[in-house]
Amino acid sequence: MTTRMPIIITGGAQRLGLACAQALAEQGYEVIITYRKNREQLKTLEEQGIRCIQADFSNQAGVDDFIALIQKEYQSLRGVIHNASEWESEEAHSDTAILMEKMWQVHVFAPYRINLAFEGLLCAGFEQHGMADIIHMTDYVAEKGSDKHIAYASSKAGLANLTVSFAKRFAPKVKVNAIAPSLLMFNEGDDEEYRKKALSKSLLRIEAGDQESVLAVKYILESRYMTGRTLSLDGGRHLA
Ligand SMILES: NC(=O)C1=CN([C@@H]2O[C@H](COP(=O)(O)OP(=O)(O)OC[C@H]3O[C@@H](n4cnc5c(N)ncnc54)[C@H](OP(=O)(O)O)[C@@H]3O)[C@@H](O)[C@H]2O)C=CC1
Ligand SMILES: Nc1nc2c(c(=O)[nH]1)N=C([C@H](O)[C@@H](O)CO)CN2
Repeated sequence: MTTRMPIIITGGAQRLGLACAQALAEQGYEVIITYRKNREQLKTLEEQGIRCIQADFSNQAGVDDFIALIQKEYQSLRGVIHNASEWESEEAHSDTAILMEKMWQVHVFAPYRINLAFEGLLCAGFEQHGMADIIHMTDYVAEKGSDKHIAYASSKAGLANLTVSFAKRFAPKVKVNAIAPSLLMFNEGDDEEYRKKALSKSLLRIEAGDQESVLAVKYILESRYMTGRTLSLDGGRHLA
């Protein structure tokens, strides 16, 4: 019997996470995604052989429930991609204490607890199958900050720091890397003025799309010599 070694993508029911889940499933990986909100898309994913698990990381119980389910059902993991995220601004939140807690809960607390809990599962396949992977989806603003998404940016900086700590702790059996995008995909509600302004922030001035992050994920999974590093997908914004 072959040992099941799924790769988990959190928040994989839409946008970048969805593109990644479908691409990796097509490539032959066993894929698990987590979602919060039920949606039509999930049926299609299940038909593609992608397991969809409902998980809400906004509180400790939700994180613990998810950990317990995976530990009960699997003996090893090929990887975990921490993609689940909420991009919220101070403007949209009257209570900034709650905003900071919310941002750190999903972007730092959940990945931290899940990584520690899954260390054994991630290391289990090393002798037979080689290194496993953890990928943190951070953000360009983790390094540069953001005057409109202060709590969000700080939490992505926290996640960026987890990358180097876990790279040290889990080597050589698990590689731990980050992907730091800037504008890859607009949101539905983004108007023309916002889109124009956002595109002007980078040198390449394009909305790169979800395949840009799929390419980065595939590179990291196939790499045998990168850990504790970040792939920046930002169109040269740092030079604009
Ligand atoms: N899109 C872009 O241009 C950029 C993206 N990034 C980063 O890349 C990653 C993917 O981006 P994108 O696809 O736009 O992400 P989305 O904003 O579409 O969020 C992805 C998913 O995260 C899930 N999620 C949010 N909060 C929680 C929670 N508390 N518990 C469980 N799941 C949760 C949501 O699930 P549900 O819908 O089921 O509630 C959502 O579908 C994110 O980490 C993002 O910060 C960084 C810079 C730019
Ligand atoms: N969880 C999310 N994080 C981010 C999103 C998003 O849609 N969901 N979008 C962005 C923007 O594209 C920003 O990079 C534009 O400069 C950032 N993070």
